[in-house]
Amino acid sequence: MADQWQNAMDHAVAIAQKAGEVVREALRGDRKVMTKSSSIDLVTQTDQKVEQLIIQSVKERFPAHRFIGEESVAAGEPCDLTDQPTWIIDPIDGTTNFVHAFPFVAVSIGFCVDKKVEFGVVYSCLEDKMFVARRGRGAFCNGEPLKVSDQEDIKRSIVVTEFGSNRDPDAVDRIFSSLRKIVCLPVHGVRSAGTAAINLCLVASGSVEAYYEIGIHVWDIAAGSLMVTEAGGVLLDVEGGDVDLMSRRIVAANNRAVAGQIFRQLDAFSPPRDDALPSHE
Ligand SMILES: O=P([O-])([O-])O[C@@H]1[C@H](O)[C@H](O)[C@@H](O)[C@H](O)[C@H]1O
Ligand SMILES: [Mg+2]
Ligand SMILES: [Mg+2]
Repeated sequence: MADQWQNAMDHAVAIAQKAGEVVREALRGDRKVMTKSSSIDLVTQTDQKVEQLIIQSVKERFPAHRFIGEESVAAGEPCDLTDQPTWIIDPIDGTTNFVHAFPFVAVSIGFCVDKKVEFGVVYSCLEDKMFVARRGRGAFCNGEPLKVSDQEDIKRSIVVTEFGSNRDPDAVDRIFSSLRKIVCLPVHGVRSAGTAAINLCLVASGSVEAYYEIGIHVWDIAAGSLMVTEAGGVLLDVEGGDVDLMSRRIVAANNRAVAGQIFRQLDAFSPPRDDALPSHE
């Protein structure tokens, strides 16, 4: 059966590729760094330029579609997810990596209809890896199908997480207490790529068993979350319920056994929801 969203998905892949060229080119020059909610919440002109490039090109092709973009929300646009076709864009996921030339930087484009992610595109620009997932049709990296790890024991797993940009002492204490419990299970290892989108692709690829974070935003995870489920993995909230893309909390794992062993260690907290803020933190 023909795929209703094939044209939109092809467009997302093409524009992610173009955005990746802009990111790679910008890495060759100076990067002017600005801050958003705090001194460690970074943004550059390239983040803004890439987001505009993506939005403009999608608008020309699909004028009725809506957008949630990280830098547009930072500029005061609403973060409303309706039932209408909506592109959820993180122009540079891993801005801190980009600023420091730490080599994991992604362009992340998720596409939702009826509040469900229909496709996700994550382009890991420096590795030149194009991850694409289509709901019900699988997840792929450079055309090769992705499959999660079949490990069921957390003690034989690698877990990925991030510190994010929240330095509120209570949140930092909870992040450390959760991490301590996970490290001491013990797990084989803990890693951070510095980009939520690539972390999710690592779960989908079977390179790690799980990723969790509190504090991410919908644009960090919209595309990558579908990568995980289409590769056979699961998504949960950090307290074990259903994942909610606006809640800023996620556990992504290869299977329920590992996901359950993760969320039971977590000292959960609830940052302000993406859809409850006039503009994001
Ligand atoms: O700001 P940005 O580089 O697009 O996105 C950030 C990255 O995904 C980082 O890995 C995660 O820890 C933060 O929570 C995100 O905000
Ligand atoms: Mg991001
Ligand atoms: Mg970003």
